[in-house]
Amino acid sequence: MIRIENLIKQYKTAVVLNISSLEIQQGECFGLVGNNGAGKTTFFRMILDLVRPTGGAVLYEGTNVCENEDWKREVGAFLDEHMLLGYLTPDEYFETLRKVYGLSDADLANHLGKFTDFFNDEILDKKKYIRDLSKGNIKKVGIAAALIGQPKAVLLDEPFENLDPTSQNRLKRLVLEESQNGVTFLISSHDLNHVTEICDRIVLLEKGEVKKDLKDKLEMGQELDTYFNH
Ligand SMILES: Nc1ncnc2c1ncn2[C@@H]1O[C@H](COP(=O)(O)OP(=O)(O)OP(=O)(O)O)[C@@H](O)[C@H]1O
Repeated sequence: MIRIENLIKQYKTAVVLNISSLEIQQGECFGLVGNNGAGKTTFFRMILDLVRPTGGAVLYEGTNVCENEDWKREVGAFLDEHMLLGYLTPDEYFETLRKVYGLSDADLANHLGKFTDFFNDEILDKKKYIRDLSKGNIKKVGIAAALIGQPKAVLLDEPFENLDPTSQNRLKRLVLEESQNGVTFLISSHDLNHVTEICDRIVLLEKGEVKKDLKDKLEMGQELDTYFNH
């Protein structure tokens, strides 16, 4: 579904990402881990054509994401709050997305209904601007927005950060449910427990390069533990 070919990002003399080859299959729950500055966000931004590669390409269903816009209808993402419209309330924002995606009122209500527990009565009908919500609640708006319109693939950067423990667990259940319905997830996180629990594959980046590509569910916890305890 997503193929990486000799992808390089360089700022002045610093190469911050260098991935020769990587393929993410449809339906995969793909975890991305690595220490601060490893290149996780840069990698996601390049997949979304928010940052242009210095070399190489990201292909979505065989087409370079820089050269075609069709993939945008199939890919949802929440990387950070800059992707939201902070001057709207969540209700206004979701209504805007409903129109963009050509959904009916019932489609939107059905979508938001899946997030009732996750929202914990803090998001909808509050007449509060997104910019005035707490960090965790802003994240919840972004995650629900990323999943609108039945995307085939969803990228989430640090989705567990700022969420309370109950919400973290609810998010894991939401991801697993959507994943069982065939949605491909790419999730970057510093929370090794959460990613090992929900992901069936974890790639470990170190200084922009793939250090490990773990696909064995039984071994990934131990492998990551060993790496991050050195
Ligand atoms: N616009 C830019 N100009 C120069 N360097 C940049 C730019 N954007 C990112 N970098 C550098 O690229 C490297 C990778 O950063 P990135 O944000 O992708 O890492 P990360 O793995 O997401 O880190 P973290 O876990 O801290 O969020 C860092 O050294 C960062 O300083």
